Amino acid sequence: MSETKKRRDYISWDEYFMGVADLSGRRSKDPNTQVGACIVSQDNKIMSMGYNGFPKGCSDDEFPWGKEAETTDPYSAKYLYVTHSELNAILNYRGGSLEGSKLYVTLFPCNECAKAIIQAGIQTIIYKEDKYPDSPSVRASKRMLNAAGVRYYQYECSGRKIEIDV
Ligand SMILES: Nc1nc(=O)n([C@H]2C[C@H](O)[C@@H](COP(=O)(O)O)O2)cc1CO
Ligand SMILES: [Zn+2]
Repeated sequence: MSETKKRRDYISWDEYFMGVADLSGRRSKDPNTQVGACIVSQDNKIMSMGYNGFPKGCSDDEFPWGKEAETTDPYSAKYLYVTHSELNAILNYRGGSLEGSKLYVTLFPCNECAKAIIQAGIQTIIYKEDKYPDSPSVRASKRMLNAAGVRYYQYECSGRKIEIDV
């Protein structure tokens, strides 16, 4: 009699949550950098998601998507207006406390998001890329995260291609 064994090719928790973060980032209208975030409870339940974009009421078609470097006018660049994916994920959560949760994010959090992450009680950050490790923003971010005891580590890319048909 042949015994049916469980499937072995299912995705890991980390692949699942980083996959959700990545997919969420694909909603971003930013022509240069799409960032996605997914907040997960200690018992691996998804609590919230976010991506970088303008606040509610600030039209994606009216506010500027350019980079400051391309213009001398800061009001014509995105940076003064865009909400980062991590902050959006924190603000999108309306269920109560994020104390002890984990944040999956496709890009290392900046100093402003680090403040929100710390104050929200998020305990662990799993990031995919750390593109600007020497920038003041990321250095300040790590200094605060270290001081506050927020653990962070890089997602170990499994190398597996996860395809979805929609
Ligand atoms: N951790 C982050 N989360 C984010 O959501 N962002 C967003 C803000 C901008 O919309 C974009 C960065 O634009 P650029 O300078 O690479 O063209 O990514 C940026 C960072 C980097 O700190
Ligand atoms: Zn940020």
